[in-house]
This record gives sequence, C-alpha cells and structure tokens, in this order.
Amino acid sequence: MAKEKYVRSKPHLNIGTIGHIDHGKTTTTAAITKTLARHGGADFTPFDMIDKAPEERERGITINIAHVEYETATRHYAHIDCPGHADYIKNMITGAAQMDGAILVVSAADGPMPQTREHVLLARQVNVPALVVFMNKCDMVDDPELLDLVEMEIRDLLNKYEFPGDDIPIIRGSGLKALESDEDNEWTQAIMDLMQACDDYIPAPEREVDKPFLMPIEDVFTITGRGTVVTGRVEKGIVHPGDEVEIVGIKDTHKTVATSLEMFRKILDDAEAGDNVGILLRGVGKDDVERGQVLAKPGSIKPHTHFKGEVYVLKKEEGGRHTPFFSGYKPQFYFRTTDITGEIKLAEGVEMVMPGDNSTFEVKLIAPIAMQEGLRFAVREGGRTVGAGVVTEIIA
Ligand SMILES: Nc1nc2c(ncn2[C@@H]2O[C@H](COP(=O)(O)OP(=O)(O)OP(=O)(O)O)[C@@H](O)[C@H]2O)c(=O)[nH]1
Ligand SMILES: [Mg+2]
Repeated sequence: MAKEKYVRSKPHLNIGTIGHIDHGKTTTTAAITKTLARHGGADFTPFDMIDKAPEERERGITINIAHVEYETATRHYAHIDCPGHADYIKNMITGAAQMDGAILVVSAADGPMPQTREHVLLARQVNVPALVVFMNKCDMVDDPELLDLVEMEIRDLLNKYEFPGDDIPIIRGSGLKALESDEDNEWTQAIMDLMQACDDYIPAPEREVDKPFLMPIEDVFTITGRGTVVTGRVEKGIVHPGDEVEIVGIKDTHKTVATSLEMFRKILDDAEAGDNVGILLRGVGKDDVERGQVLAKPGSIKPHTHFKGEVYVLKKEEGGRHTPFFSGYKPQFYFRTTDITGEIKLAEGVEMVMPGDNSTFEVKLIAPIAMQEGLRFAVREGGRTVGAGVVTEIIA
C-alpha cells in the first residue's frame, strides 16, 4: 500500500522532558498527549506505552528515551521523554543534544533535586536553547507559600547555570491529575498553559538548511527485501531521495546513495535540518554502518582523531569525579550518538584538572569521528558523565 505523505504545514520542533527521577516526566508527557488529543493535535500515548520495556514497567522508572509527537495550533512537536535516574544520564545526554527546547519537570513536593541540577547543567552544556518549567505534583502541596518558595529555588538554579531564571515561564500543575481527566478542568488547563509557554517561549530554531547535509546516525535497521535503513535527526542541510551521501567516522569513509526518506512512517520528498528521519541506503549492508557515524554530503566533513577541547569538569555534587586527573587520563568521549575512548594531554604548565574546573586540553581518540570546530561532547568514565566540552581546534 502506498504510504501517506507527511505534510509540512507547521514549524517542527524537537522538545522533551528532563528532570529528577520520579518528578513526573513520563506522567506529564502522557498528560500532554491526552490533553492535546482532545484539542485536535495528538494521539493519546498512555504512560505504559512510553515506559514500555519490561524493566521499565517493573521498576517504574524510565530507562530508554521515548519519542512521541503532537501538535499545538501553531507547531508540530517531536517530544523525547528522558530518564531521570542517574545511571541513565547517557540516554539523557543523547536526548537533550537533539532538543530545540526542554520542559524541566520539578516536583513541587520535593523542589529541585540532584538530577534537576545535573539536567539543567547538561542542557546548558549540550546547548539546549531554551527551557520551560513544569512545577508538577501541585495537587500534593496545599500551601501556596511553599509553592512560591520552590519556584524561587528553581529560578535560582536556572540563573546559576546561565539560563534566564527570572524570565523562564514556570507553570504550576499536576501531570497525574491531568492524565486522569477525561474532560477539561484546571489541571488540563495547566497542561494547555504549559504548551502555550512552549509555543511562545521556545524560539523556532534557525534551521541550518543552507549548510551541507549532515545526520548523526542513531540506529541501523534491516528491512527485508529493501535494504539497510539508518535513523537520526538531520542536523544540517537538506537531503533528497537519490542524493549521494558519505558515511563518515569510525571506519573508512564510504560513499552511497540515500534512496528514500521517511518520517513517522510517511514518505518525504526531502528531509531537512531538525527532522527525525529514516534513510534507506543503496548497497549498504547492516554491518557496513553503525551508530556514531554520520551521513553527510560528500566531502563536507572529515573524520579526525586529534583535537583541542574546552571542557567543564563536573564537581562531585554534580555526579562527577571526586579526584583530579592528569595527562594520560583515558576516559570516553561521547560525540553525538556514541562513546569513543581518548587520551588527554593537559596544556603546558597545567599539572592536573580538579572537579569543578574549566580546562582546555588535547585529546587523541582511538577511532576517528566526523568532526568540526564547535562540536560538543561529554566526557564519561565507567558509565558516568564527568565532564562536558566543545571542540575548539582540530589538530589531525
Ligand atoms: N500526586 C501526584 N503524583 C504524580 C504526579 N505526576 C507523577 N506522579 C507520580 O510520581 C511517580 C513518578 O512519575 P513518573 O512520571 O514515572 O516520573 P518520571 O520523572 O518519568 O520518572 P523517571 O523517568 O524514572 O525519572 C508515579 O507514581 C506517578 O504516578 C502528580 O502530578 N501528582
Ligand atoms: Mg519517566
């Protein structure tokens, strides 16, 4: 059967829910889809279809990032529900790196907690352009003064990490109450207000459609009888069916053709910066391509192993290291969608880097990554994020 075409009628934004474990990100996500379903712009996605892995259902926590989509009157949103648990921060970084804006969910009953802080810091580091706050679980707090106090704490935290804490909209509500509602009421109104705040406050991103096409590869699938499909979010440029593309990074650069493009199971005439798409590649086997590589316009980006980076090293309280590190330290570097081991060489005269420091140093990766100046990365060790940085100079 012929597939339906995706109609590009409204600006498309990637947003998502971030914040501390159990503060209600998944509940709020489900409540948004349920509320907007009544207002014409979504299919209701129940809670257990977002946290759908058996381990997630058993433990009652989010592990994998989940995508849902919905529309307001003016925009089309793809929404990523991030995990709050500290062990899954890597999944949170992958999610946040794709966001044009994020909804920070903070439980009014608890106030900002360690992963609230860590997620705000990471949102800053991976350049999430704008945050909107949903103060959740207001059904549990009767004292309005307490709500004001929590709101002040949130604004302080935002300011501390260089978000405009005094201007950011903070919407008070309850994801759970809205999710339990089948008709409009004060709780569903709070969800509508939250979406209005997203529409008004999260700027429509400047789409880098005029730049050469680039898409970080997130996943690889085989479709029997058709071939290999790679998925990801187009970071820059436009690709059309039939365009030549290169697979760059990790392995030798490999030229192929983007045979067809899909978004949300609909065929696209083109895919442009900001779109989450699947691309069918000509004559490429499932093992020829992997997560961590990029798909790019031929010749537009090169793989590199040696660079200089500016790095913020997380403090102990931010989940970082407890001790300094020295030249020769070999953590993992998380670029776009994957970890690569690299060795650090500190700048001349710098003996060590302490948790909480900003530092510029050289890195030599064990495998090449498609790279240009300005590319962001996380520094990781034993599955934990210990730093966040940006490539400032390519050496080789
Ligand atoms: N009373 C009340 N409970 C809520 C509200 N929102 C969520 N909860 C409850 O809080 C618990 C955690 O909710 P989740 O939505 O799973 O929280 P989360 O932030 O997605 O958690 P992780 O993804 O594991 O970080 C669940 O038991 C929810 O029912 C709310 O507005 N009010
Ligand atoms: Mg969750």
